[in-house]
Amino acid sequence: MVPTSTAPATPVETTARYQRGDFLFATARRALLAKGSVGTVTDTDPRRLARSVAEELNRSGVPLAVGALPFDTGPDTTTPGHLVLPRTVHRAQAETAASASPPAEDLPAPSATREVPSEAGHKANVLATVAALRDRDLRKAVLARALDLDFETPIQVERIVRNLAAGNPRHFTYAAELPGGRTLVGATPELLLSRAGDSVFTTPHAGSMPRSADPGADRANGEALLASGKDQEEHAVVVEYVVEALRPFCRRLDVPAAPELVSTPAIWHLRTAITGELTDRDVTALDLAAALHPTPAICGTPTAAARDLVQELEPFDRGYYAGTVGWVDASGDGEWAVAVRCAEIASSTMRLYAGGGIVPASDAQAEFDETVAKLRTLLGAMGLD
Ligand SMILES: C=C(O[C@@H]1C=C(C(=O)O)C=C[C@H]1O)C(=O)O
Repeated sequence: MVPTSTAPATPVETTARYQRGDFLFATARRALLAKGSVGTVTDTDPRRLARSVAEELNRSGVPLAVGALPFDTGPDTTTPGHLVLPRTVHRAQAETAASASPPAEDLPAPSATREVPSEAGHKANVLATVAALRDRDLRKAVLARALDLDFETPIQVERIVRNLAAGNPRHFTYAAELPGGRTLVGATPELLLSRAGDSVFTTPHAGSMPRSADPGADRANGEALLASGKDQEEHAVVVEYVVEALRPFCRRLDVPAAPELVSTPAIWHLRTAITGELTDRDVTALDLAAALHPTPAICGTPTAAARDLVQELEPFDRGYYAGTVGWVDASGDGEWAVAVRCAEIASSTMRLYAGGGIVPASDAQAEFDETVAKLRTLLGAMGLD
């Protein structure tokens, strides 16, 4: 039996113990830090992966598994879901959450930066997406771009993680090892799904507007988002999908009639908090994540056609960006967050990603600006603008 310690440490102290190679999933009120590995389970089919993980947890006595699913879990994917059975697990809880603070730890500036594609290229892709929605009869597709940063020295992932957690205390700061020696790090507001006993909870986010340093302009941006028909439509597509995907598993689903306005330090969002009651306790959090992913918050509707479109237009593989990251335990409980506001880090290079939902009423400049705001979560944690 692998020891699970409720470490005599606060969530912030637990987060501070993260070292590259560990798995971290933490807010300022709750942290899970997993170290080492007694086994890994990988599979390109997320449903089969979920079954293998449940079997491994039963067989090994390891209390939980941690890891990530990639964006592309379609039939032709070559990128596997990757879960680790850790050697030790530290969990911490706190009654009160710290408030956000600016990055405390310095990081070097990059020696080179590349936008993939360029600003003009992304705007052209937005227009091409709008045209394709019409031609291929899609309601929505989520288009992303990447930003590559090169450094002269190895990237200090620990510092980025601590700065992310300090700057985003209400959201999920995460770090997970990926195949090929890369590390996924980010801070996301969006829960794909959590399961605790027979309760399920999900918070689809869709519809976004940048925050502003000027309080009046900031408030106006939030109000404009709530009043925007284009963003309400972008959001409704996601809620409809999530409800349809969860319904077969639930005896009860509570779905608010309208989304609420929420924010991260970088961006305003529309969010709907959905709760449900599971019919069958044998369905694990990872089974549910596999059934829900990819939602139209990060892919589009219909799913396969939207995935094809973004793969045609985006000049890169999304890897684990817009996938899901989290944990599942031997009882089937777990939490899976949508892996956005993140980067994949190699030794001295990293790729940041940001995207946004495109609907027929989308505007290329506004969509570009939205990705700039979304990139600020990671750039801010690195002391960059
Ligand atoms: C795709 C991203 O975020 C997603 C897209 C959103 C949108 O289009 O409004 C909002 C939240 C996320 O579900 C990203 O951050 O890269």
